[in-house]
Amino acid sequence: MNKLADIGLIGLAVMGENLVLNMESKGFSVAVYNRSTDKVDKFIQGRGAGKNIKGTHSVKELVAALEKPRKVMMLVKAGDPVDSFIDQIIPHLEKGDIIIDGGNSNFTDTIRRTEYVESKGFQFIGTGVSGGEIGALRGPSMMPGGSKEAWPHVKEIFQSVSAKVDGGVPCCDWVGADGAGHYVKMIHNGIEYGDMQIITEAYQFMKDVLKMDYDEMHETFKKWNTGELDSYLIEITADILAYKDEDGAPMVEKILDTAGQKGTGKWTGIEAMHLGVPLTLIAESVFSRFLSAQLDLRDQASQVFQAPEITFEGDKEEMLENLKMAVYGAKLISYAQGYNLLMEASKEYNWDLKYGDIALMWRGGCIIRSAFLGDIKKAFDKNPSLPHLLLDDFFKEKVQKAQPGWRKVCAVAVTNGIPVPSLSASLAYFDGFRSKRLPANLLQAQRDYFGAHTYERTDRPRGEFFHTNWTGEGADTVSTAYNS
Ligand SMILES: NC(=O)C1=CN([C@@H]2O[C@H](COP(=O)(O)OP(=O)(O)OC[C@H]3O[C@@H](n4cnc5c(N)ncnc54)[C@H](OP(=O)(O)O)[C@@H]3O)[C@@H](O)[C@H]2O)C=CC1
Ligand SMILES: O=C(CO)[C@H](O)[C@H](O)COP(=O)(O)O
Repeated sequence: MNKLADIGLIGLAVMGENLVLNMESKGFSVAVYNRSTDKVDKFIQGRGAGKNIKGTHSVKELVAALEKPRKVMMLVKAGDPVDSFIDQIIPHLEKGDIIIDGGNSNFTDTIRRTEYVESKGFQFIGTGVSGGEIGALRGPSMMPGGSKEAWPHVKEIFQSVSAKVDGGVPCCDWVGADGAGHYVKMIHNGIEYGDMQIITEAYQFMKDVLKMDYDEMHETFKKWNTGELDSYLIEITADILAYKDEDGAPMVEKILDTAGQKGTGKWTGIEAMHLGVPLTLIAESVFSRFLSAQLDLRDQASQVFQAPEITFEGDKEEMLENLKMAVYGAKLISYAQGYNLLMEASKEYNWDLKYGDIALMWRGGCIIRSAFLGDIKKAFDKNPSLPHLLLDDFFKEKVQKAQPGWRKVCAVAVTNGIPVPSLSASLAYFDGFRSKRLPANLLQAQRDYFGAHTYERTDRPRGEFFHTNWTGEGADTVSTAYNS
C-alpha cells in the first residue's frame, strides 16, 4: 500500500481486527497499530495479508500514514488506555483531524474527552459498535456521537461497513453531541443484559419445571425464533443448547454458572438511579449476574436451605406457550423501560435523541437485533412524542395478550422455588405502571411521622405540602420538601 490510508485503527483484538477487514472489503485503505506490535506483524502476515492494509509500529507512524483530515479510530480496552492513546495521538495531529473511540466507553468519559480533544483544536467521536466478532466483520450496528463537524468525514466509511436493513438502510446514523453515541450503546447493552437474563430464566424453567432435555429446548428456541421472538439472542441460544462437548454431553452443562460483566449493564443501572427511572428488569439482570458470581455463598446456602419439591403436573405444551408469553411480556417491559431512560437522558443532556432511528440502528448487526425493533420504530413514527412505549397501541395489545400466561409462569416458578427475577420484576412493574393508586400514600405518612418530611393531599392542589403532628409531641418545624 503506497498511498495514504483512508482511516487508521488502533487495537487489533476481536473487534479491531474484524472491523479493519470489513473496512478494507468495502474499498477503504486502513493503517493499523497495536500496543503489542507483534500483533501488528501477525495480523499483516495473517488475516491482513495481501490486502489494502498497512501495518505500523508507533502512533507517530500510524498518524503519518493517513489521508487528511486524519481519522484515527481506537478499539481498545475501555478506561485508561483510551486516555493514554488520546494523549499519544494529539501531538501528531493537525487542525480538523478526528479521533474516534469505538470501544465500550462510559458516556461520562466521552463527554469529558470530546471537550478535551475539541479544546486542543481537533474533533472527537465516541461511537458504540455492536455485533461482536461476526458483526464487526460483516456489518455491525454503529452509534456515533461527539463533534458533529466530524460526522461528514466519517459518514461514508461508517455507513458502508455497518449492517443494512430494509433493503439497504444502514444501521448507523449520527446520534448526538458529546456522549450521546456511547449512551445509546450503554442502553443497548443494558437491554442486551435484560434479554439474556429473560432467556436464561426461560431455560431454567424449561429444564427444571418442565423437565425438558436439551434437544427439546433447542427445538423450542428454534421455533420461537420464527415468530414474534425472532432475534439474534434467541437464535444463538438455540444453537448453544444443541452444542455437545467431546463426550456428547451438552456443552452448557460443563460451563461454570458464574456470569462475567464488563460494566455497561452496571452503568445503565446507575444511570437509571441517577435519573430516577424505574429500570427494574435491567437492574435485576445486573444483580442476577452479581448473585451468580457469589458461588461460595450460594454453595453454603444450598446446604442450609431445602429447595421446594418441584411438582408441576399441568399440560407441558400449554405451559410452554405461557412461558413464551412471559418471555415476550418481559421483553416488552424491558424495552419500554430502556426507552423511558433514553427519553429522560435526552432531556437531561440536551441530546434530542431520535428514538425511532435508534430502534432502526439496532434492527440489524447488533446483539439485540430483532424483528421486535421494527415495532418500536413504527410506534415512534406514528407518534414522535409518545411518552412511554407501553402507551402505544401495539405494545398495549401485546402486553395485554401476554399477561395471563406470564402470570401463570411466575406463579408456578415461585411455588416451585425457581428464581425468575426478570420475569417477575417486569410483571410487578407492569402492575405498578397500570395502577392509578399505589401504597406510596402510607410511605409518605411514615416519612412525615418520623422526619416531618411533609406530604401532598389528594383533596388539595399539587405542590401544597402538609405536616401532621402524628405523635402529639412534635413541633411546627417541617423538613424542606424536595426530591433528590
Ligand atoms: N468483544 C466484543 O464483543 C465487543 C467489544 N467491544 C468493545 O470494543 C473494545 C475492544 O474490545 P475487544 O476487541 O474485545 O478487545 P479487548 O477489550 O480485549 O481489548 C484489547 C485491546 O486493547 C489493548 N489494550 C488493553 N490494555 C491496554 C493498555 N493498558 N494500553 C494500551 N492498549 C491496551 C490491547 O492491546 P495489547 O494487544 O497490547 O494487549 C488490545 O489492542 C472494548 O472497549 C470493548 O468493550 C464492543 C462491542 C463488542
Ligand atoms: O458490547 C458488547 C456487545 O454489545 C460486548 O460483547 C460486551 O463485552 C458485552 O458486555 P458484558 O461483557 O458486560 O457481558
